[in-house]
Parts: sequence; structure tokens; C-alpha cells
Amino acid sequence: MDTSAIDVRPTAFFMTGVAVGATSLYLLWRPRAAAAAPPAADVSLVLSAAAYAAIAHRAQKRKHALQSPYIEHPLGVAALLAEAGFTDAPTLAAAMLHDTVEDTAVSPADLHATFGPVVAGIVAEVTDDKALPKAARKAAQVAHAPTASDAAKAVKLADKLHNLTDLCGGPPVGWSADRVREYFAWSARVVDGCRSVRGVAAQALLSRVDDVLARAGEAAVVAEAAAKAAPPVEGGAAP
Ligand SMILES: Nc1nc2c(ncn2[C@@H]2O[C@H](COP(=O)(O)OP(=O)(O)O)[C@@H](OP(=O)(O)OP(=O)(O)O)[C@H]2O)c(=O)[nH]1
Repeated sequence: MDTSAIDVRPTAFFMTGVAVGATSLYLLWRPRAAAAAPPAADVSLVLSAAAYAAIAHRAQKRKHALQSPYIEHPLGVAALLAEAGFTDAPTLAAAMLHDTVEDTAVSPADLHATFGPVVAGIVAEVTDDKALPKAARKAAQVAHAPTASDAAKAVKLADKLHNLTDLCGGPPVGWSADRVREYFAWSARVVDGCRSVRGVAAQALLSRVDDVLARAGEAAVVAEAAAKAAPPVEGGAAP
């Protein structure tokens, strides 16, 4: 067949169009694909932190009536960050580990050795000094919040969001309605110190925290009902 008679210009034009289109699609898809599939090292860091926290908190339970395993809280805090749009692995890992130094035998040096300085640093920022009397410890959280890093502010906000949402479902055993109101009021002061946190995901988180802070009255009513069923123990023991 004599192909010399075929005009190749439309074909060349078509192929150039396909190439330009495919390149554009690839350039559009590539960042989305990267966002959808985090690097294996990030997944590994976050899951290792979850496993580490599960072992560290293995003997502890939440204080509410369900008495669920304590790890529910760190997992919940990390999940709230992810739902808000946080994808930074050290921040998610620190969320998983945020109560290990405060409430278990894990030391800052242990975390530094296992997870490195970034994760250990965020955890250190959100760790209360349990040697302080309770009132001083609570005041220190309010005082330190404004100067915390963005990552530490985000973990603190998710921590408060999880605990306050929990309180709306039912208070820790022995908490009176007044104690619930006090916890909401104190949390609002910590949250105010975190409002300078930067980033779209952090602002989404703040908006959810504000929604739950508005439910203080509802949580107090739930606590009143629970107190009628089982009388409150004022100043009840914390874990
Ligand atoms: N709402 C709720 N809180 C529970 C539950 N179980 C344990 N907690 C913990 O109780 C703390 C609040 O109790 P408080 O008596 O006010 O404080 P304390 O334990 O620090 O002395 C919260 O700590 P925090 O200092 O506010 O935060 P975190 O950094 O220790 O998590 C929260 O993590 C539960 O079932 N529901």
C-alpha cells in the first residue's frame, strides 16, 4: 500500500494533543496520589507509636462508666487530628503518645530514643508536670498554651476535643455537674491559648472544639442524671 498519499498532519496533531492531555492529567494526579498514599515510613511511625502507647497504657482504663481501655483516648485524639486534615506523621505519632510520659513509666529519654527528637519534643510540650499540685498543674497548661509550637497546640486541641466530647456522653464516675462545668471552663481557657495555631487543618479542629465547648450545659445535665443514679464523689481520684 502506498502510504505517501496519507496526510499525517491530523495524526501528528492528535498525538500531540494526547501527549499534552496525558501530561496535564499526570501533573494534576501526582500530588493527589502522593497525598492519598503516605510514605511507608510515615505509616510505620504512626502505627509504631500506636503499638507503643497501647503497651504503655495497658493497665489503665478511662474514668467514665464504660471503663474502656485507656488507649481509646490517644487513638481518638490522633483520629480527630486526621479527620481535621492533619497528615504530618510526627504530629499524629505524638498524639498517640501524648499521655505516655505523664501517666505511665515511659520517660522522655525513652521516647527520644525510640521516636526521635521531633516526636519526643511535641510530647514534652503537652506533658503536665505531675510533681506540681493539681491547681498549679492546671494553671500551667493555661499559661504554656500560647507559647507552644503549632504541632503541640494541635495535639492539645484534639486532646480537649476528645475529653469534652467524652464528657457530653457521660462524666467520669463520681464527677458532679459542677465539676463538669469547671472542666469545660478550664478547657476553654487552654483552648483560648491555642487559638493562634496556624494552618487550615488546625482551624477546622478549632471550629470543632468551639462546637463542643458550646455543649457545657448539656454535659452538666448528663452529669446531673448520672449523679442521681450514683452520687458524686467530690475531688474523686484521677488516674
Ligand atoms: N472526660 C474524660 N476524661 C478522662 C477520662 N478518663 C481519664 N480522663 C482524664 O481525666 C483528666 C481530667 O481529670 P481531672 O481530675 O480534671 O485532672 P487530672 O486527672 O489531670 O488530675 C483529663 O486529663 P487532661 O489533663 O484534661 O488531659 P490529658 O492531657 O491528661 O489527656 C483526661 O485525660 C474519661 O473517661 N473522660
